[in-house]
Amino acid sequence: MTLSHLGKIQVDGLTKVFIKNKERVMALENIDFSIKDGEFVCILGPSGCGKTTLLRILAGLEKPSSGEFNIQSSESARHPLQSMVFQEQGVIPWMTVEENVALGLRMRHAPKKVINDRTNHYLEKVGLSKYKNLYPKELSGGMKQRVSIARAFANDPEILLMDEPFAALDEQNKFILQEELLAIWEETKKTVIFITHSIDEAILLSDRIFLMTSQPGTIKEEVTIDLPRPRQMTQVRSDPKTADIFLKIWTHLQDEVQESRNQ
Ligand SMILES: Nc1ncnc2c1ncn2[C@@H]1O[C@H](COP(=O)(O)OP(=O)(O)OP(=O)(O)O)[C@@H](O)[C@H]1O
Repeated sequence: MTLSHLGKIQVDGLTKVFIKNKERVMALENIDFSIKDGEFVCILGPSGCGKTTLLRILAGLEKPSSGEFNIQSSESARHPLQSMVFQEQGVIPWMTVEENVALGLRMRHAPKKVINDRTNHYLEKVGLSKYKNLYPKELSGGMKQRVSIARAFANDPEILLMDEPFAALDEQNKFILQEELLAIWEETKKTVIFITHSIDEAILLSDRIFLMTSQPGTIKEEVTIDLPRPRQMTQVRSDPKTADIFLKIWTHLQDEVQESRNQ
């Protein structure tokens, strides 16, 4: 069986061992999953369970110790395989907002009109059009994350990898950015893997949530979130199904955090 015939993202038997202080640390053990084209998947798990390592492997920044993965390319056009959005420091300080958003397209030598159209479209989507000539030091944390998100979508990758992009924001900004992200995702239907520590955030955003165990990280359970879309935080919070899902995930995380303390 070849991986390329399966999901948009197919991961098979992925294991990662680091050497830390001359000791072997198994960060990930035998990770298997398949993600469909256009799916939004959140990964939740205790601190240190290997979430970032998994994302870095999928981004090509880290090599797995064993196992394999495949990201399926679309046939119609050449897209970069993945764009990544980090928690912080994702913007380049000496470039304006506009230059930051256009960066991936410029690096791929996209035609000028494509660069301008896509950059302006996503600047508009994240509400930064009138700030396009500012530099990152003139922006708030929320605005910087908007720049990162606009750049990731403007780059038109096969998949988006997001590593706790809203973790450093205050609650109000977080809610606004979550809804903005959902609106852009509804329009583009990109395949997204999103790491978070927030159960509420995972329920709001996800089609499926992967729950990871404490170290070594494995995927213990998948939770399907079949709440109707488009979603808004207020509706999600008031849906009676949400409380049950929250409790189930909370119990899992409590067990895993306890487990990691006992190690
Ligand atoms: N380059 C590295 N060298 C050695 N050990 C590493 C390296 N990168 C990660 N690790 C170890 O691998 C394990 C998983 O780390 P990772 O950052 O992927 O976890 P995480 O789930 O993203 O954590 P958090 O939720 O706290 O961000 C940890 O024990 C970490 O110390």
